[in-house]
Amino acid sequence: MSAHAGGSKVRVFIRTRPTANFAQDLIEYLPDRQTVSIHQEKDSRKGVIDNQLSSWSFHLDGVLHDVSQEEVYASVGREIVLGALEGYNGTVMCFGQTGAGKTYTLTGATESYKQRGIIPRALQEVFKEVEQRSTHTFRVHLSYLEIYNDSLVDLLVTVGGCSGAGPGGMAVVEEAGGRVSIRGLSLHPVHNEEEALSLLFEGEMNRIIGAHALNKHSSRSHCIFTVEIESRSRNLSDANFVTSKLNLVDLAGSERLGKTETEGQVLKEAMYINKSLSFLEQAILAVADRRRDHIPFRQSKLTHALKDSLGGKCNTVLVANIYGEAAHIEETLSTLRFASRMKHVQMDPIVNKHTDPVLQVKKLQNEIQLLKQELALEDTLDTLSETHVAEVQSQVQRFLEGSLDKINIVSIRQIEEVFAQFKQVLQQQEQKVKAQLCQNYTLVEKAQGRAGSPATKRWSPNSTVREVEGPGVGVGVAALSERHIGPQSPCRTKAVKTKHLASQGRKEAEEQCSPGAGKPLEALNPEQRELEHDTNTQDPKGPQEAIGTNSAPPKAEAFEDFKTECGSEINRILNENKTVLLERRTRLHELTENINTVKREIDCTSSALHQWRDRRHSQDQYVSAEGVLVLDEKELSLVLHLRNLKTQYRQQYEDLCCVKAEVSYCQHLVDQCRTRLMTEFESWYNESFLLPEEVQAMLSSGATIRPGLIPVEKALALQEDEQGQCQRYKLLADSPSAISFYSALSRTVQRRNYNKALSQTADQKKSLKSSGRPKLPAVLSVI
Ligand SMILES: Nc1ncnc2c1ncn2[C@@H]1O[C@H](COP(=O)(O)OP(=O)(O)OP(=O)(O)O)[C@@H](O)[C@H]1O
Repeated sequence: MSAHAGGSKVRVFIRTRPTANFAQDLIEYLPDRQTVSIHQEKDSRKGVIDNQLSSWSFHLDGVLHDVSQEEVYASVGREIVLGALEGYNGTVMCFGQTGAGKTYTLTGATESYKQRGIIPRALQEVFKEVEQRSTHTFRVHLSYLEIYNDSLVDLLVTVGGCSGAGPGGMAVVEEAGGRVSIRGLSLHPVHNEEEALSLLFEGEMNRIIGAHALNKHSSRSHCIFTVEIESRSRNLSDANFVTSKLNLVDLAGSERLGKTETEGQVLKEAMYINKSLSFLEQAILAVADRRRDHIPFRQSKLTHALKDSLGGKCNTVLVANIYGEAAHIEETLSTLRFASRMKHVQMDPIVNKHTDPVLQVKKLQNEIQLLKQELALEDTLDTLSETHVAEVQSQVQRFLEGSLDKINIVSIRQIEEVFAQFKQVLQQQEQKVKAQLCQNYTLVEKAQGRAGSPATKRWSPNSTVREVEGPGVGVGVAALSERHIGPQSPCRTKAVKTKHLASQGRKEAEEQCSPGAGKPLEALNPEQRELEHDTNTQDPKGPQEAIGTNSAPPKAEAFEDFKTECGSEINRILNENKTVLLERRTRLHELTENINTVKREIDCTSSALHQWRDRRHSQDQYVSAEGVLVLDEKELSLVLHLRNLKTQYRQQYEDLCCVKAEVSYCQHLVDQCRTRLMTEFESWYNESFLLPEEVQAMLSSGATIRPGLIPVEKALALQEDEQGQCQRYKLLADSPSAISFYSALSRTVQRRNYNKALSQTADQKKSLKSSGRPKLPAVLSVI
C-alpha cells in the first residue's frame, strides 16, 4: 500500500547502529526482515523490567540492519517525500537511545555525501521532482526548529534577513483546520537543492550540543526540520492548489538517568527529554486507542508541535534506532516497545487542497463568458422543440392561474415563446368575450353603422340645394296647400287617434321610452325641447280639460307621429335646411381660421420687413449715392410676399362675408320651418285630440274650417302679447267660427316673417357688392 494512500498505519522500521559486537544471541532478525526477537537472560533483567518472559518478538515494517543510507532513504523516506509533493503531509521520526544513530539516519554524516541521511536525500528528491514536473510550479520553504528543555529555538535565526521571533517569542499555534505552526519560527524560501542544504547545514551548526559522557556529539534536544511545499498547476484557469508539510524529526535520545553520571545542566536536560518522550508515548497511545476522544498533544511542546504529524491525517514513519550490543539490550527493548505501540496508530492522510479566490473568480468569469457565448449561439441556431413549446404553454397557463410564481427563463427563444403564448391566451379571451356578447346582443359593425347614418351622410350641394330651392317657395318650404294636410285628411287624423286610443294604455306604461321622455333637455332637438317645455308648463287643467277631452296623448309622443304622418314633408324640409345650415357654418369656421392664419403671416412678414428696413437704414444702405431709395433683394421679396398675402386676405374675407350671409339666411329658413312644423303640429294636435266632438264632426263633414290652425296659440305667440293670447284662446273656446280668422292671421304672420328673412338676406348680399372692398378687421372670432 502506498505510504500516502488513506487508511494506513504508522510505518515503523528498526535500524541497528553498526557494531562489531552485535549481540546475536539477544537480538534475532528473522528472515522476513520485519520481525525482531529479543532474548534476554533473567539475570540481566533483574531490577530493570518486571517481566517474566525471556524473549519478545516485534513485528515491524522493516528491519534496517547493515544497510546503506541509500537503502534507508529508499525504505523510509522516498514515499513520504513523493507524497508530500502530491499534497500529503509526511513525517519521518527517529527515536531511540542516545547515540543509537538517530541523527546519522536523519541527517547523516555531513562530511560525506555517500553517508548523507534522509533529510539531504529528501531535499534532493524534492528538487529533482520539481524539475521534472513541468506541469506544475512549486514553492519550497524550510524551517528548522529545536525544542530544548521544552523551549522553542529557531535554528535558522542566523540566516541573513531573518528578523527573529519578535516580542511574543515563539509558540506552537493551531491554525484553522487543525494545521499546526510555530509562531516566530523563520520560514525560508529555497529554489534548489543547494540553497536547501545550506540552510540544513546552517541549522546543524546551531544545534545545541551538550557534553555527554556517552557521546560527546549527542544532541540533547528534539529537532524538527520542516520542508513546506506548495504545488500549483501551470494551467491558469485551475484555481486549485495543494500544500504539504514534511516534518523530519530527530528526537532527543532516551536515556536511563542512572546509567550515566548526569548532574546539573545535563541532568536537567535528561529530565526534560524523558518527560517529553513520556508525553509523546502517552499521546501515541491515545491516538492508537480509537475510543479516546481527547489526545493530550498539549502536554509538551514536542507533542504539540507534532500534532498534525501524529494526529492521523499524515503519512508517518518511525525509525527506531537501536544499539546492537548486549550492554544496551534493555534500552533496545524499551525502544522496540515504543515502536511497537507506534505501529498501531491509525493514519488517514488527506491531500491539503486549497482554492485561490482570485483565480477562482477569474475562472468563473471565463465560464460565464463561455456559457453566454453558448447561450447566444443556441438562441441563434436552435428552435424550440414541440415538447419545449408545450412546456412553455403549460408554464404560462399555470402562471396565469396563479399556481406558478415565476417562469424560469433559460433562453431568448423561450422568452419569445412565452410572449407568443401570452398573446394567444389574450386573443382567445377576446374571442370568448365577443362570443358571449353576440349571444346577448346584436352587434353592428361600426363601419356599417356609420355608412347608414343619415347624420354622417355627406351633403351634396348639387342635390340638396336644388331640392330645397323648389319652385314657388324658393326657400325649401312648400306651400301649405301642397302638403298632405287639409280637409281630406281627417281620416288619417282619425286613424292616428284610433291608433293612439288603442295603444294608450301600453304607451302610458312605456312612457319612459317615448321620444323626449326621460331625456335631458339638452339632448333634445329644438322641436322636442319646445314640446317638453309646453308639456311641463301646461296647466293640468289645460286646453284638453277645458275642452272636455281627457284622452289626448302626450305631445311629445304625438309629435313623433305627426312628423311621420301629416308633418312628414315639412319635417323633411326642416332637416334638409338644417343640413345646409350646418355645412355653411362649417365652411364659415374654416374660412375664419384661414383668414386668421393669413393675418398672422401678414403681421410676421410686415414685422420682418420693418426690421430689415431699420437695419439697412442704420447701415446707410437704404439710399443710393444719388439719394434714390434702393430696395435690396430680400426686401423686395418681403414686399411681394406681403402683397400676395394681403390679396389672399381680401379674397378670403369676401368669401367669408358671403358665407356669413348664407349662414344667416339658412338660419332663418330653419327657424321658419321649425315654426311652421310646430304650428301645424299644434293645429293638428288640437284638431285631433282637443276639439269638441261637434267641431270634429263638422271638420269631418267637409266644412271650410281648415284644420292645422286650431288652436293657434303658438302662431299667435309670434306677435301677440299674453293678454291677446288669453282673449283669443277664450274666443276660440267660445266660438269655433273664429278658427278661420286665426288661421288667416297666422298665415299672414308666417308670410311676413318669411319675406322679412328673404329681404334681409338680399340686403346683406347687396351691401357686400356695393361697398366694394370690405374693411379688413384686425382679428376674426372663430364661430
Ligand atoms: N548506521 C551507522 N553507520 C555508521 N555510523 C553510525 C551509524 N549510526 C550511528 N553512527 C555513528 O554513531 C555516532 C552517534 O550517532 P548519532 O549521533 O546519530 O546518534 P544519536 O542517536 O543521534 O545520538 P543523540 O541522541 O545523542 O543525538 C555518530 O558518530 C555516527 O556517525
